[in-house]
Amino acid sequence: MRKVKYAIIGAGTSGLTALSYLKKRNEDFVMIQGGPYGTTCARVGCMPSKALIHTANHYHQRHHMAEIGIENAEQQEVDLVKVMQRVRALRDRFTGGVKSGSTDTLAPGQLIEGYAEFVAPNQLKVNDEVIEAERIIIANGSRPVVPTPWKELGDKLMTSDEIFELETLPKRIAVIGLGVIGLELGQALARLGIEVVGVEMLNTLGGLSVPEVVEEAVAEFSKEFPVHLGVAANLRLNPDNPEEVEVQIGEEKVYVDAVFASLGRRPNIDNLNLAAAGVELDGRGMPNFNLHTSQIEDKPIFIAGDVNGYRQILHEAGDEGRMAVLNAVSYPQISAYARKTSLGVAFTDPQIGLVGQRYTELDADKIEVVTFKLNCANGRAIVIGQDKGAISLFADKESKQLLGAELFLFEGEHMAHLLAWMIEQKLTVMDLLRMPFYHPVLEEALQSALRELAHKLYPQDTDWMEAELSALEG
Ligand SMILES: Cc1cc2nc3c(=O)[nH]c(=O)nc-3n(C[C@H](O)[C@H](O)[C@H](O)COP(=O)(O)OP(=O)(O)OC[C@H]3O[C@@H](n4cnc5c(N)ncnc54)[C@H](O)[C@@H]3O)c2cc1C
Ligand SMILES: NC(=O)c1ccc[n+]([C@@H]2O[C@H](COP(=O)([O-])OP(=O)(O)OC[C@H]3O[C@@H](n4cnc5c(N)ncnc54)[C@H](O)[C@@H]3O)[C@@H](O)[C@H]2O)c1
Repeated sequence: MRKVKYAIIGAGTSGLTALSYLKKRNEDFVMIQGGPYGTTCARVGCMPSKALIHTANHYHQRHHMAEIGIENAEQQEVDLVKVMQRVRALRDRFTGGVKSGSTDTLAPGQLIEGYAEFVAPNQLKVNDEVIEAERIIIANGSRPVVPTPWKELGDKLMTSDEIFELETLPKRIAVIGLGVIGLELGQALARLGIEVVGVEMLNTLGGLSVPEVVEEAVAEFSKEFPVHLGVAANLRLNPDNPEEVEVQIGEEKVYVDAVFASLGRRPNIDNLNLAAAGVELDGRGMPNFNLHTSQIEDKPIFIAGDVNGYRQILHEAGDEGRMAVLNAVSYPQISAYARKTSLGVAFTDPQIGLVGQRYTELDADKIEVVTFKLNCANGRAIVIGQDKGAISLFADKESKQLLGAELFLFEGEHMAHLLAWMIEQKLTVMDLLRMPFYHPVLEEALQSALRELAHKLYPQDTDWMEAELSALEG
């Protein structure tokens, strides 16, 4: 048995963040990594998906060139083999960068290849070796949800783990699950000329919840591929042609060459035999951990990144890795850290932005809500042909602070950040109206939404001219 002070399970974004801290301090640690190196984000997640989306969006522009006076753009062609080669070349560049700055730099013995599982409270088994670690950071990520019966579809069923490996793309794909991954990749595939059909069991998509924003988003995506909401698809190989998959959507049957499953990601917690660590698991198999410390119960075990099932996005994985390692080092002294304002962006076109508290989680009696549609007089949106989508804002009636926002907006990633930073600063709607807004920019639509919200929040007799200016003292 080998004894170390720290063990990190998983060399993803979260685990590598923790690793960088221990390495800098010359601590006694092991990093245990099962599966390919380079992180989910760089290897099969954020980066290859954004590379595919980039080409898809450029190619899609050919449909809008004639309206701005550029002729013959419709004749452009896409070489799908080259597209996929570029996706993989960029993927290799990103994973190479990750590895060379992290796992490749470890001394012999600091890196163990294999899947760890607990065999006792402080003991992990990897292959045939048992590691005893005083403090353990669990950062072993998540994996795509795939219902067992669907596995019968063999290689006609894909997830984000497989799609970027394809030499070229199938002609017809059913995308099941229109959350973030399904929408980003479904739209990109449709834009690359693939016949896409989208199915989502909820009556919304992309995590949106404000009815007017959902309506705008459904209308826009439906222009590019059929979107079926509120229905779960049944899948089987076509009995008359096993080269095809039969997708039953309610009464309708659709035949496709492949299915892309984007049903969510399941924490890899079930692989760890946490019961052997004396950790109690809830009905979903999850341990009781503190979101502000990353600690599991009061044990020297910390959990960070996708595996905790909280906010499965990259910057949160990084923050949780930081929190986990700081507390692992200071254990038994534990510090609680504030969680940052929630921020999510789907890189669709228009983009979806979910910021701060969710509309559905708020008490409707305590908030004011406005939804400003981009087809209502925003000069910049009209000039660039992006007068579609909506900005929805929610503020607290009493404090007048902005609490959250939902965006469906061209390049909304930037406004989503501005809004998250505003909420993080606890600014009121009037504080925000005192900020400068340039002309002509999309942010003027935010200004219009804020003005509408202010009219709901502040007394009827407010002098708006005066209110938007800051009075000088003395
Ligand atoms: C298609 C796609 C697109 C995405 N796009 C975005 C985006 O645009 N923006 C964003 O913020 N987020 C995005 N994400 C989410 C983001 O990639 C994840 O939130 C993030 O990578 C999670 O990092 P992690 O460190 O928790 O896990 P990972 O990076 O998955 O690392 C966990 C590692 O642990 C290993 N492992 C598993 N079990 C064991 C074990 N028992 N022992 C040892 N090692 C083990 C795994 O093989 C893996 O290498 C996307 C995800 C996907 C799939
Ligand atoms: N841009 C980004 O930040 C980004 C991009 C991709 C992924 N991610 C992360 O990856 C995680 C996983 O993404 P995801 O899109 O797989 O999950 P998700 O939870 O966003 O969406 C999954 C969707 O599938 C639906 N669904 C589940 N089972 C279904 C069924 N049988 N039939 C039809 N619909 C079904 C769900 O209702 C849900 O809307 C996300 O939570 C996100 O945090 C982030």
